Amino acid sequence: MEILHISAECYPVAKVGGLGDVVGALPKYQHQLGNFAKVVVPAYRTKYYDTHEFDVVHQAGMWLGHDWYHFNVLKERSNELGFDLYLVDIPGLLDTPGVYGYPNDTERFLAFQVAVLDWVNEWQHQPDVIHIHDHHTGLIPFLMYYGYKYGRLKDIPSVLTIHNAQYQGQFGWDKLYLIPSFDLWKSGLLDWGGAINPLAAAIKCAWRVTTVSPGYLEELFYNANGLESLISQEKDKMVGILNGIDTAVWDPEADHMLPANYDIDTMDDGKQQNKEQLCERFGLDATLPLIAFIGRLVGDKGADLLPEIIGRSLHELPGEVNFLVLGSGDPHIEWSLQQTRQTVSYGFNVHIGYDESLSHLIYAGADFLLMPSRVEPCGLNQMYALRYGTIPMVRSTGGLKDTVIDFGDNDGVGIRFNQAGVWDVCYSVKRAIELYHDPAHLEEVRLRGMKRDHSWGSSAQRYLSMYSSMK
Ligand SMILES: Nc1ncnc2c1ncn2[C@@H]1O[C@H](COP(=O)(O)OP(=O)(O)O[C@H]2O[C@H](CO)[C@@H](O)[C@H](O)[C@H]2O)[C@@H](O)[C@H]1O
Repeated sequence: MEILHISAECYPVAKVGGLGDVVGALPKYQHQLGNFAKVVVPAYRTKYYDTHEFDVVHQAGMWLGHDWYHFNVLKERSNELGFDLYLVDIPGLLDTPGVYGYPNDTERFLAFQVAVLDWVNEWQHQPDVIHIHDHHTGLIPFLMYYGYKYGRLKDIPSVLTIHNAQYQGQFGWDKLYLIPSFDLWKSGLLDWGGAINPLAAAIKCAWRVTTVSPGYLEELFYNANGLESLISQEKDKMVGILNGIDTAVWDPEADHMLPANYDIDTMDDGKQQNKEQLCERFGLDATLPLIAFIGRLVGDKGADLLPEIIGRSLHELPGEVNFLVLGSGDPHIEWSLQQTRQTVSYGFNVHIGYDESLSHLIYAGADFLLMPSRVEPCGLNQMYALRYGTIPMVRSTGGLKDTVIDFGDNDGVGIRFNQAGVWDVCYSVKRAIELYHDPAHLEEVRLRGMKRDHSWGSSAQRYLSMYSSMK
């Protein structure tokens, strides 16, 4: 089967968060299961773009409203990722160092979608499935069906995966002229709440819609940032498939970003060595339990709670625990974390920014990984933590609920709490410290987590079965 994944991110080419991880891994596993997976992403000017070689496989131009853009489709030459990687290069729009956050993001991702459709429209053959990810590619199923230029693509099954429904990519109807011409009688399919809403359009028009965990699908019926009624309306074509993790990239035994590698037999020693390096770098005490947070500093991740959680815990439990935060996002949260760092004299440090190799060191060196998320469609961090023998502390929501059982229950691998609130989390911090001081129990919980299988195997197979059911 030939599957074309279209996405704004793909690790290691361009990653901002979990979307990149999934699009960098799922196609590889689909390939290993005997399929032909291709991935197409924008040609941002990232390190990967600068350090790899590409062949130009397609050259063309397109109108975006009143502006004309040339674009090239590039194919990565070495095929080192385990699938065919294509980059869409649109100078003047997508040749940016970053992925998101530009004032013309609407135009950038519209142009990306149009370029991909124009290119696929020229293929001699057709892929068996077009698999799009999140709102940045959400207009594709609509245009395949109703865009005048793309009649050839009408019968190709399309799948949307919702990685996070909080972000929908809405823009005003005044930008309608940017979308290639289509049957205007169908414009209602683009609309949600009086705006053009790419995520809603994709939910309406894709043949199948998946969410990244079964728990998140259940949640979307009552918490989908305004799309709840649409989710109910389209429920028959929706399915929750739990993400896996790329166990080749996330492997404490072979991870080249770690100063000390370890496996299940050498975990105690290996983790301690990583912890010592980490603590030395951040001025923390390696004899105390270390609780870390890694992620986007936004309200959905509960990152706004961190300053108070950290301040309160260090005040109530002085000299008993360390905290370390790695992340970037909301400037106000960044600022209050830095203020907290200045206010507390010991036990806390923060690294504002995006740092892939530091994240690996933290997964390996921390004792606990805190995820007080308000919304967590799947969450990959808790699965990485488990693989590295680090105990996840998670709010019971979405995919976190699907993947982490509390250590108080049989087969427990983590710490769970119900509310994304300071009191609940501080109580969990106390439980973490108690567990840390019970070495036999701590080891048992860690080893159980390390033995968990969160690889893509069965989930990749579920996607394939779903594709087959669309024929
Ligand atoms: N500052 C930083 N430095 C280095 N690495 C950093 C970092 N900030 C985040 N990361 C990394 O980015 C990834 C985050 O993945 P998540 O799944 O937690 O979140 P995200 O909300 O982006 O993804 C959305 O899509 C994914 C995939 O479907 C869902 O799991 C998730 O619930 C949904 O919100 C992890 O690999 C993490 O290590």
